[in-house]
Amino acid sequence: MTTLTANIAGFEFDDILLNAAGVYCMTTEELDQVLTAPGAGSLVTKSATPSFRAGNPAPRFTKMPLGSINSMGLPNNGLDYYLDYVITKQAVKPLFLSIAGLTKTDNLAMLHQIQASNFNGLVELNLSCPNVPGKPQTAYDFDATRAILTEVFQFYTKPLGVKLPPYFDIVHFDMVAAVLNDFPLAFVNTINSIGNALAIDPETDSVMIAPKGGFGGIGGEIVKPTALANVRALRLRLNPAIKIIGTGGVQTGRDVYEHILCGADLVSVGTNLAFEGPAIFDRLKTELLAEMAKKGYRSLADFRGNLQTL
Ligand SMILES: O=C1NC(=O)NC(C(=O)O)N1
Repeated sequence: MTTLTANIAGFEFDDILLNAAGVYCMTTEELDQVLTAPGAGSLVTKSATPSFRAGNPAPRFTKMPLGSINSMGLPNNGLDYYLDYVITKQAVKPLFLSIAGLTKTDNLAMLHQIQASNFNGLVELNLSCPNVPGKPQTAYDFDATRAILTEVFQFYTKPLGVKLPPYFDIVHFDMVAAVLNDFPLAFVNTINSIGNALAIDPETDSVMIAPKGGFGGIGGEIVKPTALANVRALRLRLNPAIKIIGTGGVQTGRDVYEHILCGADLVSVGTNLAFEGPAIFDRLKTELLAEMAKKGYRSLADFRGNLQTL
């Protein structure tokens, strides 16, 4: 019997696929579709701000060759909406609640509220949204990242992870790992979209999304090499107690397999979930099991992190 299990902060996942924050997770209806999808082992909510946020003007998400581009701007129904949902459903399976305050004060206030709540699942602190005009991707500032995690862990005792942007410099892998290893993080989720890219419509010679003059985060097939590199680089550098959710470029079971080969414990799907819908999870699981059978593996531990080098 081949198993697809993973464990993060004592939570046992018997399927390792889930949605990427932002995709199929804005409403309770969407969240329920992921919660009940065959092949999905968990879900994450849309990154929440303290209260409802309309986000950026549309068009703000579109397909493009080899993936997608988005500048949603953190539209969401507010923390209470998602906190209520995960409290109600947390007995079904381990769940992730994502938060993305626009300020450190907002993030700390939300974490105080979650700490005091009946939610006992996992929180994903999104430090990497590239699409709020005028706001930096916090995790590109290593001092700011250390500062917020220092304050968070003075009071927050429930399982917590961070959503990271992609890094592109080996020294930056070293620097972010040196920060993260100083904290009792349950996981990191890497990567968020590659920020502030530009896609042009060949018919109109125009950008494809409205916000920020067309600048937006890209995802899908085009980002897989960067996603795999970030999973691998952080797996090699992070304390083994800090587990990894691999995100970026997943279209097939082979892509899931490669994220695990690079060290991922769970694998999340964004762009291609948006295009295909929650049926993608069962297809990816079937294809992953076939790839494992081809290689003679019966569990993820048989090959997790076993990327060969030359
Ligand atoms: O963290 C985020 N990453 C994205 O690519 N888009 C969303 C958003 O814009 O809300 N947030």
